[in-house]
Amino acid sequence: MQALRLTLRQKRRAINHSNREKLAKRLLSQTQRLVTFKHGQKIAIYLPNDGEIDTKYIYNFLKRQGFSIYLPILVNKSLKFSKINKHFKKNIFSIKEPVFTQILSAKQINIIFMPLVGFDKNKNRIGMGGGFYDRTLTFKKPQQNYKNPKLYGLAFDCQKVYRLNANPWDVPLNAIITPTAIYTK
Ligand SMILES: Nc1nc2c(c(=O)[nH]1)N(C=O)[C@@H](CNc1ccc(C(=O)N[C@@H](CCC(=O)O)C(=O)O)cc1)CN2
Ligand SMILES: Nc1ncnc2c1ncn2[C@@H]1O[C@H](COP(=O)(O)OP(=O)(O)OP(=O)(O)O)[C@@H](O)[C@H]1O
Repeated sequence: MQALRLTLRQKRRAINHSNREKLAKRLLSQTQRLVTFKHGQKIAIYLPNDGEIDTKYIYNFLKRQGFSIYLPILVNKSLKFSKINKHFKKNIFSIKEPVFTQILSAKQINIIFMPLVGFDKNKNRIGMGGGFYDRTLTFKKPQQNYKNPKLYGLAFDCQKVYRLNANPWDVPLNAIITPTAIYTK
């Protein structure tokens, strides 16, 4: 699993700047095709790290539409979501987190766009290996029937693998969106 993570992270970092831009734009159109955004929703995205597909076009779209937009912040091995404003600090992984602003827990967010390292056609997902999203979203286990937040993984197509083994703690996603495909099953 560690070896697979490293390979997929390398692939994601290897995409050049102009392709990266093009693919990030396509990711916005794909997202608009799939996701129903409703007035007043609270939406979490991420700031790209380690070659992750850029969310800036999605961010600009959401901002123009007047949505409240949040970023994940690390709190006790789990995540909270902090509303984007002017002020940031870097977390232990050097990823920027908003400060001096509203902080919500995952249950209060309507839509979470999640980064990922690898995925398969059944929407299994592996992340950076911290288990942060999984720990944060345990309340959304299949039997529990929580509607919110809706979970969408965002990735380049090259992050798809034939098959990933699901772990008992993995939380099911509503969909995985890439620049050319949408996995919903
Ligand atoms: N953009 C983004 N934000 C995110 C996540 C993410 O995966 N992507 N996270 C999703 O959980 C959380 C942070 N999790 C992370 C886990 C590991 C590393 C990482 O770079 N690990 C390095 C070691 C870095 C170090 O020790 O200083 C590595 O494994 O090489 C980054 C973020 C919250 N915010
Ligand atoms: N709900 C949970 N409660 C306790 N520990 C958990 C939970 N979910 C995951 N973990 C632990 O976190 C570690 C990493 O999990 P995993 O490899 O699935 O992370 P990941 O999905 O790659 O990371 P992330 O969720 O941050 O993107 C595992 O060792 C697992 O034991």
